[in-house]
Amino acid sequence: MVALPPAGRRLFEKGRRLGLHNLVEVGKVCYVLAVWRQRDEGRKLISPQDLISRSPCTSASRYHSRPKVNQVPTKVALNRTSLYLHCMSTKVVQGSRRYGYEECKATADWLLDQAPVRPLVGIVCGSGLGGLADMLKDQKIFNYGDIPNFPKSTVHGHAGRLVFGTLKGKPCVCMQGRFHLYEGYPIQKITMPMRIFKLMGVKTVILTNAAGGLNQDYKVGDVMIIKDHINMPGFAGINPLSGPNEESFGTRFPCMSDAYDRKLQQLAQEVGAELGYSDFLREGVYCVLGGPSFETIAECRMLTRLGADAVGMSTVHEVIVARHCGMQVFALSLITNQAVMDYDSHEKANHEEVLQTGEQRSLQLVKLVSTMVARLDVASDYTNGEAHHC
Ligand SMILES: O=P(O)(O)O[C@H]1O[C@H](CO)[C@@H](O)[C@H]1O
Ligand code: HPA
Repeated sequence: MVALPPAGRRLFEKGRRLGLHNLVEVGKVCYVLAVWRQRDEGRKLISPQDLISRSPCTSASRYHSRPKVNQVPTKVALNRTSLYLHCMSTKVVQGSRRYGYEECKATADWLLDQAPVRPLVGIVCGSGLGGLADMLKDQKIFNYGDIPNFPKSTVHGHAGRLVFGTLKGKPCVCMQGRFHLYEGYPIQKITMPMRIFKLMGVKTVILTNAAGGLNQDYKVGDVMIIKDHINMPGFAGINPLSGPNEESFGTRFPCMSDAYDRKLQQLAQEVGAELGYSDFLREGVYCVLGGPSFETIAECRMLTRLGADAVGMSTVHEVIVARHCGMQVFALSLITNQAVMDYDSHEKANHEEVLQTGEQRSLQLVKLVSTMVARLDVASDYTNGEAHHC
């Protein structure tokens, strides 16, 4: 066991707070996959994922193998000059407490330390809808890669930035890019931002997504207020709340029949009518699939019979976690393409069309969401009558 000098000890403690949990002082080293030299980074601690991607795997030649994608550090060892990461495949850690309270708290504290506001509203931008973040004033932007414990965006149309600011005077945080199951992250990891939102003080989450229209009355460009969902991966046991329950966030068996706040749906209808959007504003059921392949014709027909109006690959997992920890949820789907239902059709779903439709409807979505936020009743949570400035 190496006796750490005071600076090392402080770093060690800070590492723990930042979610580099399972810290052990140097002793037995089994699978050391990366070496980080303190002198390269000064005293700045960075996220484990960043350590992996930036780590030079230098001179310590016996530590030669680079971590593979999806390997998550489970142990960090520190001596006078180096920080060692022990890694394990995500398969092994899936369902464990690796994305639990401690990690979320460390990240929330890290963000709040630097954020200009303490957010009351959290917004998630769907594919091609990142423009929603541009409406925030007095922005402070964090790249996902710089945030401890945060995954990185890998999908085109998801910028991978967390933007803090105010929207019509309300303190907000906006995810410009979300995470999907098909990116290969454990489901607990893709939904972790919801718990981080909660710990930062968010009361209301507004989620947006791009979706394929199943309902034959829907047209490309329609905006669907989500009133309910069908969680297909959930039928196969893929649920973000699987594994030990985090009692500090919520109950073991959360109710989902009230997942989508009815008052907020009503508010969206009112605001939409005032803005003259009634012609393209819909209300319906969103069905999540695992992706990344788009649906077959038979699958689309089946989903329609099951009562789904739109199909996508996101949102529902976030909603489940947000509701588990007691946040109010509102969600919108932009119908970016018509799901193909007919064997005579030559239409083919594709991501480019999804992004293009997002761009075309961007202005109206921004207007709808920002007007809703302006009318949200979260003001009572402000301290001293002001926005939560940190
Ligand atoms: O749900 P969002 O993130 O908007 O993205 C949607 O668009 C992508 C397919 O084009 C899929 O990721 C689907 O879920
Ligand atoms: N299917 C699944 N996800 C989607 C679609 C779709 O047609 N469009 C946008 N996201």
